[in-house]
Amino acid sequence: MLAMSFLNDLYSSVNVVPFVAAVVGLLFLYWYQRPKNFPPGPRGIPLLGTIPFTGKYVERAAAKWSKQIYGPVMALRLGRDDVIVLNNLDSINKALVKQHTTFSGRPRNAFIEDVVKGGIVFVEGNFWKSQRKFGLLTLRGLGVGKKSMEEYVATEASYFNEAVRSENGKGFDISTLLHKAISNNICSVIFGKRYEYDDKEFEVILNRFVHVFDDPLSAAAARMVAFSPYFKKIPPFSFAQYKFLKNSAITAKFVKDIVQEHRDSYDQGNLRDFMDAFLKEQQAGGSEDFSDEQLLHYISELFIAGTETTSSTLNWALICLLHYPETQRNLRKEINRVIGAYGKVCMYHKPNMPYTNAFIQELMRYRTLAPLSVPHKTTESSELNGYFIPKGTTILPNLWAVHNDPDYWNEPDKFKPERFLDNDGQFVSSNHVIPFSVGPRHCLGEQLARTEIFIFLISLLQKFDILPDPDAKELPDINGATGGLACVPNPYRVSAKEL
Ligand code: HEM
Repeated sequence: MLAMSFLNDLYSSVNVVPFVAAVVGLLFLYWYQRPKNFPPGPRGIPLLGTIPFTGKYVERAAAKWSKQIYGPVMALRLGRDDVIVLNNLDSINKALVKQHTTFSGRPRNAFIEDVVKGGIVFVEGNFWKSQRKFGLLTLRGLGVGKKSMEEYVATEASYFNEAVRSENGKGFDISTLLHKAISNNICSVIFGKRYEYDDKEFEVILNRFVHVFDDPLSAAAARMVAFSPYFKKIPPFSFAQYKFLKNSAITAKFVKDIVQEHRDSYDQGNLRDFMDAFLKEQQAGGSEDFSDEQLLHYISELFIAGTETTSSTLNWALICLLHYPETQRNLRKEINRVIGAYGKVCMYHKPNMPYTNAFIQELMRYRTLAPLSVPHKTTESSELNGYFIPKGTTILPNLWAVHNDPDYWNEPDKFKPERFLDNDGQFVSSNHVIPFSVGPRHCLGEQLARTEIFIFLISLLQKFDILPDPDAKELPDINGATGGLACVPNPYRVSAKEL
């Protein structure tokens, strides 16, 4: 009996082994497959792709692999999908500028699908075109890029400087203050309101939602769910999705209350802000694109996109000043020469300040705020650098790689504003510095951000010497970012000594 059962087992195992081997082989073939003439790049391991191998900074891993092995247009398997990473300026221009009609879509992955239901950042096609046109015209109409917006930013900068002064030269957390001040600029544009720096409700909203950019765990979970949707229901990834949805609901409630206030006091003859301009489109009733839900999403996205980005850039500026004190001396020399110790800081001073322009350009190169930009998607099959790119492919423009290409930049890992000054000390603008991306889908808030960075930085340095926190053992970390979706510095403190 025993011998019979052994033989039976052996017989069935002989059948099972080739079957399992065939299934594994087929799965492997399926995993290995890519379209003909697809860009080259690593596949990683089944289900996860290269996610376990990229480390915290995907852009740096992609830039290294592209230089060493695959070339500027490379594929990277993230989860179960291949994305295409563009690692130099030429390929980014070819895609986002020359073939912008094909490369201006946005991917809808499992994470975005649940979280984003409209707005401007993740929509595409004719809907995106109409919302983008409306956004550009409205921002311009509200004075962005003009004197009126500049005046507003300058007033907020003076409130900010007052708050800095009240610290009396002690070490303090300047980044939280900057966050609130910069957020006030976008709040004034979108719903005509600014908040006191000690407003608790505002603080809760900022902490809950805007910090999504700098929370490494949420970012890692978002990446996992986006590229490997099977993780969507598994903790801890499911918690991140839940947290994101909960925070979205809180922001939506905050925005909804403001919408109601606007509806109650709306006057067509006196459009106060972005929200009023949207309500006007709604009342004209010409298009379904201007729904109540879309208003909530559009406003929430401008609020988020307009806060962490610019405040983090300014935080990096202050950290660079601490690490390179001679740059602070050079900036102040220029401020004294062009504006004076008491003059009002205005955008018309900027063209006469070559060192300041060089500092800001180097800042945006050295610490690329959105290292992989915002993902694009091909809306048709196309060709790039001789490779076939199928319709629906996710495209990641690696802005960090453009800003750190060792074949283009001398010592890219050093902060050197002088690289943008010619022999006569004049500023040399570079088309290799593209923090706002390029093409028709580039950052909608570029002009506002540039105005804020100039006015806030120069007004602060006109009044204060920015010094290390006397109680800190070492200078703030200039290399490590929090590892979230954007390049956000770790918490730090400074002391500001009044001049
Ligand atoms: C230093 C500050 C900022 C940086 C570095 C930055 C960077 C970027 C980048 C790289 C993109 C992606 C562009 C693309 O998809 O090709 C983007 C998109 C966008 N940004 Fe900014 N941004 C900044 C500030 C702002 C501000 C202040 C606003 C508020 C108005 C804003 C609103 C947007 C919007 C709405 C989009 C989506 C545009 C679209 O999809 O059509 N950004 N930004």
